[in-house]
Amino acid sequence: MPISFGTKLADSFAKYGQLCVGIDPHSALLNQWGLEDDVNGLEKFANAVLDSAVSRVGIIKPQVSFFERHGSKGFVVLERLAARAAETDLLVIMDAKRGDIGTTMDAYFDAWLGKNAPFICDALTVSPYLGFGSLKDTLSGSAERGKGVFVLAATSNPEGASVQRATIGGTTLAKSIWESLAEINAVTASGNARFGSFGAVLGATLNLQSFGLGQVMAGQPNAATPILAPGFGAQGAELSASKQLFGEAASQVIHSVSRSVLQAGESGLAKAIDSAKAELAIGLG
Ligand SMILES: O=C(O)c1cc(=O)[nH]c(=O)n1[C@@H]1O[C@H](COP(=O)(O)O)[C@@H](O)[C@H]1O
Repeated sequence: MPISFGTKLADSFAKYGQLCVGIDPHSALLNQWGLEDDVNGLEKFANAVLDSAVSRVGIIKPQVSFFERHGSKGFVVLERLAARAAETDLLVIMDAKRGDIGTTMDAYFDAWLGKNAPFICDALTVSPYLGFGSLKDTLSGSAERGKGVFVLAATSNPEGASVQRATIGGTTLAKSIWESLAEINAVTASGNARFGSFGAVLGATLNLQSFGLGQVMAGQPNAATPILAPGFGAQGAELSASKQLFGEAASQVIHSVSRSVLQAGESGLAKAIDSAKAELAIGLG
């Protein structure tokens, strides 16, 4: 068996800490960086973010939509970025939020996580709203390949609550996804591995209790479910408040920032990432 994603994540946390830099080449940011809103601008932006991330953080999260908006040429840029990132120590979480019926998920698996995937990455974000079971083969295939999957459970946007707080048999949808992941991680993670390979996306902007997720804050000792937490910075959550937001589970959290560091521009990016790391150190202290 290859090294599991959970093991790679634990190593990355130990070496580089828990900050993740999102690669979100918004049109407005390309303009702000003095770049054209075209594939050349896109590639310059993406490469510059990758270069600043290397050896500063352990994880990057390219937002696929900003490549997709440039069509097939944008996808070529994403493929090249992925290939460059694979030569570094960075873990790459592709934020594509895929979700479909099982057989279609198999094709997404091939595209992002499979043996010949054109978009090389370590993990993928997926949506469970066609039923958690629709992800079954994606999860088992990922385990075989040492890949990770992050499943949307409680998202950072305010509109998510109307769906994710809905209850089925007294349990919120968000909680049932969290519990399914915890169960799979407990069964599939080897020995006393610190992390399982299947994470939950929990927005940092949320009150976890109001989603029925108060139990998350107690943390998990072994085979813990990794938490991908966007919502810091531009969406209002503060890195310095990580422990208040996530309690004991703060040590399981990948803290993701995009606009709040990217808006520093190419010349200010390294410094902005260092400042975010300093803020996070307070939050985890
Ligand atoms: O899966 C995600 O990363 C995600 C989940 C979520 O609940 N909220 C959320 O903002 N995201 C993504 O995280 C990034 C947040 O960007 P900033 O708000 O600029 O830091 C975007 O790429 C979003 O698509």
